[in-house]
Amino acid sequence: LGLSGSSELSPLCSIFYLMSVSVLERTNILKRKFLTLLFVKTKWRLCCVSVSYVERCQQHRWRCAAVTFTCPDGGLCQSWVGAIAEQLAAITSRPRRLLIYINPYGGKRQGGRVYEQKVAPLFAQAAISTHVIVTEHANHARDHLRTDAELKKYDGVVCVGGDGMFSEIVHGLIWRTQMDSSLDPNSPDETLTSCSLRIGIIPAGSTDCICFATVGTNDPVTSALHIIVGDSQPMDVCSIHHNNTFLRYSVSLLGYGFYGDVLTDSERKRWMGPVRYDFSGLKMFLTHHYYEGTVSYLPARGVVGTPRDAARCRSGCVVCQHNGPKPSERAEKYETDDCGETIRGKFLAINAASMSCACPRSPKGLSPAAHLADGTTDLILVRKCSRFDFLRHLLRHTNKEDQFDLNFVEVHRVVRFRFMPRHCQSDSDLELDLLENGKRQIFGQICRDHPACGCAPAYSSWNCDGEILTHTAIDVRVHCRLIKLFARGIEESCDAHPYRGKPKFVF
Ligand SMILES: CCCCCCCCCCCCC/C=C/[C@@H](O)[C@H](CO)NC(=O)CCCCCCCCCCCCCCC
Ligand SMILES: Nc1ncnc2c1ncn2[C@@H]1O[C@H](COP(=O)(O)OP(=O)(O)OP(=O)(O)O)[C@@H](O)[C@H]1O
Ligand SMILES: [Ca+2]
Repeated sequence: LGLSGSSELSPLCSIFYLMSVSVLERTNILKRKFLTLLFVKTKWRLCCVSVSYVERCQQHRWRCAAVTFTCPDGGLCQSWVGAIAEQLAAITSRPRRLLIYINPYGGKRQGGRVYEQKVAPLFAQAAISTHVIVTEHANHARDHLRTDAELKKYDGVVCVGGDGMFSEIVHGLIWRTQMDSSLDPNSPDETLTSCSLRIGIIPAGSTDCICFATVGTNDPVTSALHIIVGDSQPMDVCSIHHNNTFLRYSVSLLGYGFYGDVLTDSERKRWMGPVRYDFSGLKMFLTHHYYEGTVSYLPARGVVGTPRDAARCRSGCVVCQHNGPKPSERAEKYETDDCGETIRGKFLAINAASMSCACPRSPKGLSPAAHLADGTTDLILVRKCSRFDFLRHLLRHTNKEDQFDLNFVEVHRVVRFRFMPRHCQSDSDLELDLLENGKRQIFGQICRDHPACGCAPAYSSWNCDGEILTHTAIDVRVHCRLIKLFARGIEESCDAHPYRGKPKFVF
């Protein structure tokens, strides 16, 4: 083995992402049946060093494996262990102390079990100390992070749950960070301070799209290993305001119309578990409501990449690196009159995807070419169309066809946007409508769509990362790289990776 110096150790570390190392003394070996034979055959005192490492498996999954080295010389063995432990301790990006929140009610209600059985043993093996809080009610984790948590004591925060639970952590951490920086979260033009603590996600929810889109799989062990090796992935966050009042942050999907209605309907069916989304999805597809309003947006300027690119955001993404925040970045003033675009119409869905929103239901996501950390969001407008056409659009989320290549769908890469539902529009806007469309036509339309007529509703709700927003008129702004995850982005085709499968030792 000859692991005498650090230069010989580093290739091993980089290939196998060394996790931990421990010495198995003779007594332990006796207890382990698979090593008993070795011990019996060996006449002299035997020491073993067990090195745990990460092995890449299929479909972006990672597993923990171990290799045991034996040596007759106890002293030499101890020096290997000392050298390796020293190397591990020198990796400052690895977390040593984690604050963990478990949502016992997310997804299939397996969060507690998943953590205890699959994750806690790995953290213990990697010598990570943990403070675990099982949440007792919604917003428990958010409020604890906002005010009570002693964040200085930790190197990261981990949530065991779904996108809603992740959203709680994001809200708590961002709020706390802005308060510590004396910033006003109610001002949409404020340049927010990025959170220093990284967030880990152990997927145990219903969609888990943030985990899926940043790791490539929803697997608790894989996520735990990304936390242990100290990965870091910055992520954009949208702030949502209404009349200069802060409402929420969004990192994945902000959807009005179809996805808002699906969420509203599905919340009443939480008892069904994850299948509630399919049930409500089918129901809302058949209901086929459309909504009128005005979307105005600031297109992303000076960035590389478009929502129709074939290239995807992957680990070490060059688009994200190029488009990241510039030192002089400040909020672009939002005057739609001189630099924004405005679209008025009837929409089945208005979606803003700040990342791909890939998930097991749609492995390429709502906006397959969206980027995790480029400071933009993809604004997708699905205009009123037939059920058949909408089905074609939806189906394309599940196959290789381009869901934007339809004449009723448009997509824009933006840094800010606003939505105003039609019935909230100002009198002057309505007057403009009258002029544009003619009196008879507009009154006929208002009557057809007005809720008092008992027909289609005039308003939908916003689905903000799986939470329902109470306001329909909103102002959205992207904050580039506001948070960091214990992830590295989806790795390029793992199946073709040279290190996949059984390790090949290079000595
Ligand atoms: C024919 C099959 C079409 C399948 C189309 C699948 C498109 C799926 C796109 C999923 C995008 C998820 C974006 C992530 C959002 C999360 O922040 C949020 C919180 O976890 N999850 C949801 O809101 C949960 C949203 C879940 C939405 C599920 C929609 C299911 C639609 C089913 C339509 C069936 C029509 C069948 C007609 C015969
Ligand atoms: N102890 C608790 N009791 C009830 N609700 C809770 C508790 N802890 C957290 N919550 C709330 O549960 C909601 C759903 O949780 P979570 O996101 O983990 O699962 P999910 O909705 O099934 O999954 P996904 O968001 O991925 O679709 C969150 O909005 C969160 O605020
Ligand atoms: Ca983005």
